[in-house]
Amino acid sequence: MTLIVGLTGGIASGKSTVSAYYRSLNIPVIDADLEARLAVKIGEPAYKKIVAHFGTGILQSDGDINRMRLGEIVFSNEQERLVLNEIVHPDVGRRMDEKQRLAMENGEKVVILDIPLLFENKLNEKVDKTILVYVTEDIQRKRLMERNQLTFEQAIKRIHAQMPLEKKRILADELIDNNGTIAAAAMQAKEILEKWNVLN
Ligand SMILES: Nc1ncnc2c1ncn2[C@@H]1O[C@H](COP(=O)(O)OP(=O)(O)OP(=O)(O)O)[C@@H](O)[C@H]1O
Repeated sequence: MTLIVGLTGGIASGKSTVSAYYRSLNIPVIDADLEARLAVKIGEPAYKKIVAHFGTGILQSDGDINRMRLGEIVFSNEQERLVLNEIVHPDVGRRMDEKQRLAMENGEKVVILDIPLLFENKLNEKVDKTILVYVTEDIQRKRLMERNQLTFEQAIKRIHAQMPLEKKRILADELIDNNGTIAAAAMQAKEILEKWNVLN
């Protein structure tokens, strides 16, 4: 039996940081953002649909999708965000299902699915357990501003486009408080898997 764990959080709350820690323990992690990037590479079915809908103005000179430009469109227009999701999500789901299947076949005790929109897209119903990487909005905004070189307003806009972490807290089985150091978050991340008895 493989325990399927959904790891989520908000933008810049520390999911990748926790995922990297799990990877360092040799735990298989499937990254929804990575799969979403692969699904929209030049020539992929989703790439063609995106260009057909959003136009060639969202392309870089090398033909790749300019993620920043597409991000600006969909983060300020809910309708366009939904269109993009409908194009990309089914392909991302198929890619992740396939990787999960391989990990289960390999007899892994646990697989971590790193999914930013786990609760928004009701994917919590498809996993056995959920973990939320939690931070206060203040710390989230500061880390987001620094990482993405955003202004206060740009960062707040992106944070508020998502389900509040306070709401996700209620839905999650376990919390990792990432307001402190990365080491403190890693410790909690390890303890959760120990509690579920899935660490080698
Ligand atoms: N405990 C911490 N202390 C200081 N900085 C941190 C901590 N955890 C994460 N960070 C930094 O905050 C930023 C956001 O973290 P990370 O990229 O892991 O978040 P994320 O949830 O994966 O974000 P996104 O979903 O937006 O990609 C990064 O620059 C990371 O280095």
